[in-house]
Amino acid sequence: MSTDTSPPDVMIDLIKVSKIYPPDVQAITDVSLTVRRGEIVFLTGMSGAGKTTLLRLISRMEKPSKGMIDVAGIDVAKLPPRKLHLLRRKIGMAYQDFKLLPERTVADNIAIAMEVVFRSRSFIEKRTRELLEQLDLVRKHATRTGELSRGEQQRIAIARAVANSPEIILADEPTGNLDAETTARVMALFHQLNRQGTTIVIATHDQSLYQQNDHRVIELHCGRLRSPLHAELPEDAESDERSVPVSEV
Ligand SMILES: Nc1ncnc2c1ncn2[C@@H]1O[C@H](COP(=O)(O)OP(=O)(O)OP(=O)(O)O)[C@@H](O)[C@H]1O
Repeated sequence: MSTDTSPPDVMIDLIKVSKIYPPDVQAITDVSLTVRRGEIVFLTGMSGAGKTTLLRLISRMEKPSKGMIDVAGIDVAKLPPRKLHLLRRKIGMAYQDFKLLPERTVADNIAIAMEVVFRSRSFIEKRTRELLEQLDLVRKHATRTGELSRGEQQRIAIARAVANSPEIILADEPTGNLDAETTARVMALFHQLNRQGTTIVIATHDQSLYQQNDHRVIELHCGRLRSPLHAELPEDAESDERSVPVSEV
């Protein structure tokens, strides 16, 4: 498939990125990181290490104080607000605080993500049902999300993030409130999407999510990259001079 004219195989590229929250909280320092198209990467590190901030920088919910961020060929730091939708339509984000509409039903909360991109009613109903089945929430489809447990709300946030089959999924502690069986369901959904080509970055404290597989694990410590547990980039990753492999940081 690859030809000389095909786009590079890099989906997310951070070069020497720093983030200081005003007045002086140094949340991210000099992080360089490349995520290839179709990779699953786990982002780990202690509470306060900067995981959420890194995801927010990639999705341009925060602007970097220094450095370059390229996502799917978009220069994220320089993107004007009127063009933010070009980036956001490529990314599905599952936040730690869910950001659901508590007065609307489960089905409505998932449907909204598809309505805003003008999906047909029949598509929306089919996709919503499919996701609710995968996440074991069909029986809750007409329940207001404000009446759900945190684990149920978490799964709805994930369903909404993936509903439009975005190119990239950024998931912040996606299994933080889930038992082992439900965690396995969520991870099965992520792996299914990944097999279809989706690039996925998962911030997590839960080592069990990555100990059973050989996906890359990147550890943040006080806002800096630490030697990753699985240091190597994927096999075919060779030198892109602009990108600093995490193993060299
Ligand atoms: N909006 C903000 N304003 C000021 N400081 C912030 C803000 N958001 C995060 N921070 C600080 O930045 C640092 C990194 O926070 P971040 O939420 O990115 O860490 P984290 O690794 O995701 O933590 P956790 O695992 O607890 O969610 C912390 O010191 C935090 O207090």
